[in-house]
Amino acid sequence: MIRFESVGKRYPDGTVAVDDLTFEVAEGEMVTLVGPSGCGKTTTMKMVNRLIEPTSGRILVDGEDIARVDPVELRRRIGYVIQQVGLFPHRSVLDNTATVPHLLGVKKAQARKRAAELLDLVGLDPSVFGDRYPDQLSGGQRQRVGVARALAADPPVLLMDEPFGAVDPVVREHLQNEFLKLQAQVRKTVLFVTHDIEEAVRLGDRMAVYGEGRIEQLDPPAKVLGAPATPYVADFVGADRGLKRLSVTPIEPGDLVQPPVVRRNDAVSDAAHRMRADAARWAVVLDDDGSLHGWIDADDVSASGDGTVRDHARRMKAWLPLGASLKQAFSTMLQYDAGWVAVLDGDGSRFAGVLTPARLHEALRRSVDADERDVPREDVDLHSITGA
Ligand SMILES: Nc1ncnc2c1ncn2[C@@H]1O[C@H](COP(=O)(O)OP(=O)(O)OP(=O)(O)O)[C@@H](O)[C@H]1O
Repeated sequence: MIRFESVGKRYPDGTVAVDDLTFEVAEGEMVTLVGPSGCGKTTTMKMVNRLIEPTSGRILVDGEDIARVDPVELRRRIGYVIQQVGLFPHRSVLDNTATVPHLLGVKKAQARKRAAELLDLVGLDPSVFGDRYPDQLSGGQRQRVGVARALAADPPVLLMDEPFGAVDPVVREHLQNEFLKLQAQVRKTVLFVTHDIEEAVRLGDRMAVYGEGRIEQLDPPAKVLGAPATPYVADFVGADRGLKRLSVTPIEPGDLVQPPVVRRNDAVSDAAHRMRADAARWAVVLDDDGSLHGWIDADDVSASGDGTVRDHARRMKAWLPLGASLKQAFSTMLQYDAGWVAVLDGDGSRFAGVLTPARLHEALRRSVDADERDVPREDVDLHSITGA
C-alpha cells in the first residue's frame, strides 16, 4: 500500500511540481498517472523511492513513513521500471535479471533459477533468450527483461515510468496485455506513469488525471471517461471518450437478448415453427451437450421441411465470453459483418445470449448513467435516462 499525505514538492527555483497530494494506492491495485507533460507525474513517482524528496507532507509504504527508511533499503522493496530499461550491456539477459536477488544475498544458482522463471513469466523463453546480451534483443524484448528484473526481488510495490513508451503501438498493446495477465498473477501494488490516455485506461484499476501539480480526478477508467469530474478532465480525455469507454465496459448478462435456441438433432420443421412463433429470422444452434454450435437461417428451412437442424446449421465463426469489452463485441460484429455476436458464460461452455448493436448502445448509455449516479449498471432503467 502506498499513501500520500498532503505531499508537496517545490524546487529551489520556486517551481511547484506537486501540490498537496493526498491519495492511496491499495495493496494489489494498479493506479495509472496520466496528464500533460510537466504536470508532476514523474515527480510523484520518484518521491516514492526517494529519488526525489518531498518538501512537505509524508509518504507511507505499507504503513511506514519512508522518510525514516534508508533509501537503499527502501529501493530493495520497490521495483522500478523505466523507459530506458538500463540493462547492463555486458551481462547476459539471465544475469541481468538475477542481479538484484544476487545482491540481496540469494545464492547465484538459486537467483538464476528464479530469473529463468521470471523470464518465462514475461514471455521470454530462458533457453532462447537467457544467454543473449541486451543488444541482441528487440526493444519490446528489452522492456520485458526490464519488467522481469524489477520483479526479481519480489517487491510488493512496483513503480513504472512510461515502461512501454519506446516501442511501436502494436508491440506496446501486446506488452500491455501481457503485463495485465502478469499483474493478475503477481498482484503488486503499482504506480504507472504514462502520457498515453489509452494506456492509462487499459491498465489502471483506477486512473489519476493530473492537472498542473495536482490530481483532478482519481477514479476507475470507465468513470473518468463516462463522468469526467471537471471540464479540464473532459477536455483531456477527449471528445471521443465515448468510443474509448467501449474498451473498458464489459458485456453483462443484462445486455443480452435471447433468440430462439434449437438443438442440432431437432427436426427442421420444429425449428421453423419456433422461429416463426418468435418472428425471428434465425435461431442459435446448440450441440447435444449444450455447447454452442452455430446458427440457422429462417430462410433456409420451411415448416414442411424434412430432416434435422444439423443439415442446415451454419458453424459459428466467432463468439465472446461474458465480461469481454463492448469494443471487442463491436469489432467482432464489424469483422464478420454480423448483426449480432453470441456470448458464452464465464467458463466458456454455456450459451448466455447474443449482443446486438442496439443492445450494445443501450449498455453504453446505461453504464454512463450508472457511473454518474454511482449505482450498478443493472439498476439503470434506460427509459429513466434523460433524453432516452
Ligand atoms: N530539478 C528541477 N528543478 C526545477 N523544476 C523541476 C525540476 N525537475 C522537474 N521540475 C519541474 O517540475 C514539473 C513537474 O515535472 P515532472 O517531471 O514531474 O513532470 P511529468 O508530468 O512527469 O512530465 P513528463 O510527462 O514530461 O515526463 C515540471 O514543470 C518540471 O519542469
